[in-house]
Amino acid sequence: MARDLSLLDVSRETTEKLKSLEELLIKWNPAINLVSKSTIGAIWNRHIVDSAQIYALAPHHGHWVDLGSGGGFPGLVIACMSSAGGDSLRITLVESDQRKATFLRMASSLLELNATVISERIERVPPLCADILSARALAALPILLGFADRHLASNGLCLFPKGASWRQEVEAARKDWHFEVENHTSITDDDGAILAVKAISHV
Ligand SMILES: C[S@@+](CC[C@H](N)C(=O)[O-])C[C@H]1O[C@@H](n2cnc3c(N)ncnc32)[C@H](O)[C@@H]1O
Repeated sequence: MARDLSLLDVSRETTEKLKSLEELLIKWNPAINLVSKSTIGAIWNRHIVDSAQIYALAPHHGHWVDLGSGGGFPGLVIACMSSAGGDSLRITLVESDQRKATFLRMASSLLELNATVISERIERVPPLCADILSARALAALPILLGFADRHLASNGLCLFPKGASWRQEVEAARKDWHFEVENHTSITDDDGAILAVKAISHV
């Protein structure tokens, strides 16, 4: 499977921003456990390229909210791409773990990104009215749609990278939610998909 950023047609400036983010993650991971130790040697492929691919699936303006950002996936990666591309996205990262949120704020400041960090539980944050809502490795689709019900604008778009169980998750979510879904091929996971979900309402 291809895991190459060049497939995404990004600029040299974007690649440099993302390399700087990679360096920060490697530096701070031993103290904060931003990514699992087993994937620290593969941050670029497993986390950065995997996150970067969803940028092309969304409009590059409006309010992008990333839920449960952890070490910044995909939220900080999107902020790097947005900043280097000079677009007008406003980005909010929601992460309840205080140490990870501190890392996100520090990285955002050092890399001069247009990102705001909210260190609070998603369920307690006042509705964010996102035009684009992302979440990676946070929860199964039925739960994510509950978060979207609170934080997504009525005409907004959700982007959820998912592993091999994505079909079962879509089926399970149909029990409680009406929604439109499109599945995009992942360039980093043969069995996975990036779900683009919109028009969400409770059954
Ligand atoms: C498995 S990690 C995934 C992190 C990142 N999205 C990634 O793909 O590497 C899930 C993250 O979501 C955060 N989280 C879980 N439940 C949350 C909630 N209800 N509100 C805010 N953050 C939450 C955790 O602290 C953790 O950092």
